[in-house]
Amino acid sequence: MALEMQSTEQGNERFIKGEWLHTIFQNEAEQFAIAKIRVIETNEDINEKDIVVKGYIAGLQPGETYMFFGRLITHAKFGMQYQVERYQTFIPDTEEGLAEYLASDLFFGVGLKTAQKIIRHLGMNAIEKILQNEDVLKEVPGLGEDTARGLARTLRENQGFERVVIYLSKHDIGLKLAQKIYKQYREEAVELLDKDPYRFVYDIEGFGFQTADNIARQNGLAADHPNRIGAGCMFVLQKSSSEGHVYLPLDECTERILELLQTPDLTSEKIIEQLRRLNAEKTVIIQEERCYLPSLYYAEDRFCSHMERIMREELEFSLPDAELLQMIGDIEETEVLSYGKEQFNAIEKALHSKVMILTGGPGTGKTTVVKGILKAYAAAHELELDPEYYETKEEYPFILCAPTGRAAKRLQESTGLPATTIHRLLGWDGHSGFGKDQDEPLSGKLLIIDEFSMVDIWLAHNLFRAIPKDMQVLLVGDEDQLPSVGPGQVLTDLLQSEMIPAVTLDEVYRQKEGSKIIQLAHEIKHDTLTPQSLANAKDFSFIPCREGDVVSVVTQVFQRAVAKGMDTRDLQVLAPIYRSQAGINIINKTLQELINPPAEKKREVKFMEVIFRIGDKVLQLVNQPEDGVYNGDIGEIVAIFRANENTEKKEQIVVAFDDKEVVYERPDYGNLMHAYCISIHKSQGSEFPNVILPVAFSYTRMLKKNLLYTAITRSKQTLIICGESEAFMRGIRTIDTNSRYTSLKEKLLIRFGKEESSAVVAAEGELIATVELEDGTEMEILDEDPSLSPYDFM
Ligand SMILES: Nc1ncnc2c1ncn2[C@@H]1O[C@H](COP(=O)(O)OP(=O)(O)OP(=O)(O)O)[C@@H](O)[C@H]1O
Repeated sequence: MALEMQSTEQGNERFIKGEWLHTIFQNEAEQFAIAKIRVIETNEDINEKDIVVKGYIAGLQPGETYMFFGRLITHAKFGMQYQVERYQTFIPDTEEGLAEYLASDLFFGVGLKTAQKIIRHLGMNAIEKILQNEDVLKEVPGLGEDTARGLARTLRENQGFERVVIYLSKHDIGLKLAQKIYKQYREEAVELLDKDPYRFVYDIEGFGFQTADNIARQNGLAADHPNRIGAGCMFVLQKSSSEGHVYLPLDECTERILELLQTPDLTSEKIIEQLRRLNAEKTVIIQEERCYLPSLYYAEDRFCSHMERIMREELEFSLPDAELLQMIGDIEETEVLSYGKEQFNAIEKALHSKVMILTGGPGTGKTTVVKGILKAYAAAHELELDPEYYETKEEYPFILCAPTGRAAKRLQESTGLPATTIHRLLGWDGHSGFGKDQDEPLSGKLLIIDEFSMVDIWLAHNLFRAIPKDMQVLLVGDEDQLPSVGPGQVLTDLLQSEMIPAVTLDEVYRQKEGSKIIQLAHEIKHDTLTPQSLANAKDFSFIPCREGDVVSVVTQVFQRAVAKGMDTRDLQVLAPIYRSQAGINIINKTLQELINPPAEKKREVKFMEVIFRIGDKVLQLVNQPEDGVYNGDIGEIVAIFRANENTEKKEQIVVAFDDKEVVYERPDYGNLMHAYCISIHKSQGSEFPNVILPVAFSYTRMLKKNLLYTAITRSKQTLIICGESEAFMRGIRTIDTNSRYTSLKEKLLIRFGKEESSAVVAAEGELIATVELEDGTEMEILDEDPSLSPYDFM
């Protein structure tokens, strides 16, 4: 695309030509900026001298003139602003203007005289000529080599991005995605997009198949072009991984691709042929008629190899039975309880196992046993359990962690020992990866991971590769809860493989204390719950109502509890879906109006459709390791600052979490949502003293046994279910049949020599397959580190 000199004749497109005065706000990572500009010329209906512009326009220079294309918007508080959809550096169309532009601060070492000389030699389209071939600058006498190179580079940098933005905007791709594309391909982006838009589906997170397809179609690429089929395959596999699958059977994968491509003459055979080509290129991995994304294939594979590495290491520990009995007896005495048979068995087995799984429903004593194992391990190895003892000595030998911040906090509270999230333990920086791995392993003797059912295969692999072979590992979780959000079902597969020592706690102890909640959970688990089980009890009520009344009933229950003095932090509404007449969104809105209504001195800000107000209970939606807050953390808005009230000159929301305050600036407000009501999926790993659970037929698609089981087991003191009992009964009888395609169990069996398979199980750097190429030769495929993670696709 040729760069044209711009006059301000822009046809019908709305524009403001303006000089960038100063940046008001800038988010480097997001490339989002808000700035004030001096209006030079516009076809918009404005009389203002200066105006605030905003959009994905970071990195522009004060003093420079730009053409902004977009639309006028009226901000409720700040008045008229310009929402920028695209922009271009303004290149003057008069000789004088062009000389001034080239002589500006943008181009180091070019003064007015040099600029005029450049124009004299190259003409008014000097910039285009330089961009096409910077050697033309050699024609300009007296222009130093460094200055010429610098001039060409700056021009390329400035113009390159704009070309990309203009090209992409024609295909309805916004500035944000354009920034990402430009960051990766720089000036080559346009040519690459023209040549093979489908590669962007592989390379750029958020670049959808449909977008690539639109570009390709406009460029006349055939509907059965191999690149199209390849991108369709990637898209289908990425989507299936977001549904929890580690692979898709070849047949299903083919069907899904056919469905996506909607091309009449395309046959399954043709698709399979292309899939085999992708397999040969290692873009996908096909094994035993299963189609994997390489990142997930290797995650599963290496998780197994690390599990084997750890398990095969001899455990140098033995304790005579009598001593063990005595030791556990001493612990029972200090804990003032007597361990049940399975609990005792769990403690003993944990001491003697390299890796062990402790599983069981709520109230069966998992935490009690974890505490017992810690004490027994410390006693048996003559170690101090008190972290203070280690302050000036060697590293603390016990590592306790969990997948979410709240679960880690709970583990810390119940054991009285430090616990952290898995991400923090592994030194995840939020961008480039984990600080801990096989080269920089964890140090300690006993690693305990709680809520392991929430750990997906990718995180499990990253965790296990950082475990040194002499460390003992205890995995704790309830397999009847929802599976991990990410792909895989690691806990279930490990248990089903029977390759890892495991103890299942069945006896319910909390029930003995008269807990109806625990009774319900176990009746759901064992399919014995009847409508009579829903009779009210000390810690449980079922308030029947029709769907149309659910929100009002939930609100009344909430209001009554708060009126009785209950802290809103101790009261949690959980629901399965966001949008329905009894969904999370409407419940949050209603509860906010009721619990935290607007008031004269109470500050609030509007972000998209949501109003955040001081006093609001909010939920953190993403991991923000740099601030120590994680997906699922709940806090309260304690302050809202205007831009003129702080040194950063930025509007800010301050949220107090349990042990810290975190400051959010506007583009990050999307990391928060109201938390009066949260989704059951988000509640996993957390517990709340009091839970209100609405149930309605409109949740049908989501009403499943494991979902309701997870919701019910979140509550520790009281549970109030409001809604339609038939919907609840139907839900607990509905087994989630969307089972996940995983091959972990099978790979474990092969690795531990219990099953034979033609599948090749690889260790790092090993040969994993030999593929026959079209010309009849064979190619060896080595197991190399895939640079992509499944999260790149989510
Ligand atoms: N052997 C025991 N004797 C007496 N009480 C016990 C015993 N084991 C556990 N308990 C009690 O039962 C209750 C539940 O135990 P615990 O919290 O350890 O279970 P859990 O499986 O971790 O439950 P949840 O998953 O719901 O947190 C606690 O009050 C605990 O003290």
